[in-house]
Amino acid sequence: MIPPRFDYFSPGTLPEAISLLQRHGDDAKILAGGHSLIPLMKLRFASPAVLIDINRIPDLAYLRESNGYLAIGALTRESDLDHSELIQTKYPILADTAAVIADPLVRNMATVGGNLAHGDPANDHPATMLAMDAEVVVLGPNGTRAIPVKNLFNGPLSTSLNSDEILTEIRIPIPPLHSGGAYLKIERKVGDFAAAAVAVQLTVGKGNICERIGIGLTNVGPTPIKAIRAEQLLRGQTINDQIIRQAAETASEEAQPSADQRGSVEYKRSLVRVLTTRALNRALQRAMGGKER
Ligand SMILES: Cc1cc2nc3c(=O)[nH]c(=O)nc-3n(C[C@H](O)[C@H](O)[C@H](O)COP(=O)(O)OP(=O)(O)OC[C@H]3O[C@@H](n4cnc5c(N)ncnc54)[C@H](O)[C@@H]3O)c2cc1C
Repeated sequence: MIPPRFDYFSPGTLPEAISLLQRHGDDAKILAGGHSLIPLMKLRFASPAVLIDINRIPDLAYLRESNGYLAIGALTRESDLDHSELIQTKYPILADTAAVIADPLVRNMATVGGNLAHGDPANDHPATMLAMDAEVVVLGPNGTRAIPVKNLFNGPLSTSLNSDEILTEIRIPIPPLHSGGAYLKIERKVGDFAAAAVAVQLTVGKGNICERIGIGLTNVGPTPIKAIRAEQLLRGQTINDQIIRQAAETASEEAQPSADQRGSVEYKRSLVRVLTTRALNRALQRAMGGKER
């Protein structure tokens, strides 16, 4: 189908984009990679009267470490993560995540900022950002504010961004030594959204004590889910097979899946259990520099 008619603006600066958002209010939508918004418009599930394309605004695509954070510019493409040595060597959980998003053609256009701002519980970055305790920086008419990703998602396709705000940057605390992460996804076929997926980021101390843990779940609820009870169970404990089993069971209880074409509630809960077990083991192995426990 062809999208409904819309007006198109292509501002060259962020203040220009913000004033366009103010002028057009709820009638306007930001256009980034377009790979979520345009399909929705073609299906007539969204019909914004105005599109504000931010692709001409400079300096919104970058990956850099500064002030204790990995900063990711909102317009950074998934393929930038695929091709970044920094990401591939130091942030394997982000490399895992980008690699399972759609296909290379989509990844050439789709942006990390758009993946979060869209608020789709099926998208892959939200769970990873929840596991990594990330925050997003947003710019509005009154300046910038930071929103922890754990407070970003209100419901399906609904976020705490105001309609006159633009997500400009994602900030991830640089993990300390002996940290590791992993993102594991089950999809029906390559390029599909997850039947379920699990992100784990952890830091271990002496004797495999879990010093820091983050667990995020994809597409098993109305929003991306932070598995808080599973995290609490692991924090401060020696990581062994028994506690991994318990944490995986708890994460599967925290999931709120619905039955759909990707499977039954029971199947999705069992995927969360299996994927949490595997992601914890892989993250731990990475935290230990590739050594087996
Ligand atoms: C065939 C196909 C398969 C896909 N498979 C997957 C998959 O497996 N996993 C996955 O995670 N994703 C998948 N996607 C989605 C893809 O990754 C999206 O492109 C991405 O989720 C949204 O990013 P975008 O830059 O394209 O955003 P757009 O489509 O441009 O925008 C999406 C929404 O976010 C808003 N927005 C975008 N950027 C900003 C910003 N900086 N500030 C404020 N609001 C903003 C827009 O207004 C819009 O409402 C798939 C897409 C396609 C077409």
